[in-house]
Formats: sequence, C-alpha cells, structure tokens
Amino acid sequence: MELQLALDLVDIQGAKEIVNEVAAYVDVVEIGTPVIINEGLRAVKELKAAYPHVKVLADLKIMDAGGYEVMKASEAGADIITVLGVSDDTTISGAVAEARKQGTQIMVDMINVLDMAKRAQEIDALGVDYICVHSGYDHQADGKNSLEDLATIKRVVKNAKTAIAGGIKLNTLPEVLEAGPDLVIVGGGITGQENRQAAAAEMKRLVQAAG
Ligand SMILES: O=C(CO)[C@H](O)[C@H](O)COP(=O)(O)O
Repeated sequence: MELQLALDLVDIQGAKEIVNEVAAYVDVVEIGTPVIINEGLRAVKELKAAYPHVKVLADLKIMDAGGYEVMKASEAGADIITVLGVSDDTTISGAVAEARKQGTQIMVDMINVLDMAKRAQEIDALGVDYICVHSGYDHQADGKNSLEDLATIKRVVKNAKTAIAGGIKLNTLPEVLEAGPDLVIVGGGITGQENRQAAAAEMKRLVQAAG
C-alpha cells in the first residue's frame, strides 16, 4: 500500500516547502487541480526538476482530448495523470494509449460516477493503471466519504490498482486502511496540520503496517 500527498491550496514555492518537509514519508506527490489552474503545467515541471526521484501526479481531471493532454502533462514531467471516469471511453482510451507511448500512467478519478460497479468494470477493461474513488471538497462538505465506493470497485476491478481520496485524516485513516486500497491520497490531513512532518510520518507508518 502506498501514500500520496495532495498539494492543492499552495503556489509552487509553497508546494516545494511542503515536499521538503515530508518527501521521506510519501510515495507520490500530487500537483492538485487548483495549483495547475493557477500555475499551469509549470508547477509539475518545477516540482519534477526540484525532486527528480519523487513520483509526481498531475491532477488534470481530464474530460476531453485525453491523448493530447496526457502528452503535455507527460512532457512536463508527470509520472501519473488523472482522467475523469465520467468522460467518454474514447477519451480514456486515448489517454491510456498516449501514456503507454510516454512511459507514464493513468489514474481515473471516479468523482460523480453514478453506477460505480458498472463504470469501474468498463474502465478497468480500458487498461488504466489506477481507479480512484473520490469524495471531492463539495461532497466532503455534505459529510460524505468513499468507503462504500471503495468496497464496490474492489469487488469488480481485476487489473487496475485501487485508490481512495477525499478528506482522509489521521483519525479516519485506520478504517480506510482496513478497506484495503492500493493507494491512499491525503491532502489537508497532512498539509493542514501544524506539524506536517509528524502527520506524514505517522500516516506512512500506518500505511506500511497495513501492507
Ligand atoms: O482532488 C482533490 C479535490 O478535488 C484533492 O486533492 C483530494 O480530495 C485530496 O485532498 P483532501 O485530502 O484535502 O480531500
């Protein structure tokens, strides 16, 4: 099981400062959608240049033009790029084909997918690398989490790795780990803590202990 740090509410300098503190405890660093909206793919490029050994995920949440956008993110240095599960199969297939060419990986974000079991099965057959259940900020505000969705996709996904994101904190991490995802994604549960290094270290310890 692996731990991904999501950086959403920072600029490039702020992102670098957090990675300096916690790089030893995370397996993947996500450049979040708001950062890419504010700073462009330059944020991915600068982070990868500063930390060449860190695996970087570009959270583009691609909805169209999968091949082209994956090409641009891969050229900027992203190792993993996100595509939305609600997008058309041709968008996801185009993203996968381009990622194979570039030597990068595709994570499909299942935010707002209505029939989770059916869509996860379809997307798994398209050859993506990760399928991620996700309670976005707006859903979190309504008190939702994705544990049930994780159980659903784990029943039907045969090839892709499974991931979970959305509002995970130290106190909720144990029940998330019990559900057995391959990758746990944490933003505010690390970046919003007074002692970010201690939070990341403890989360990494729990994730490693879970297997
Ligand atoms: O993609 C995102 C929001 O759309 C976030 O990166 C994801 O939800 C993880 O952050 P947090 O743990 O703060 O919810």
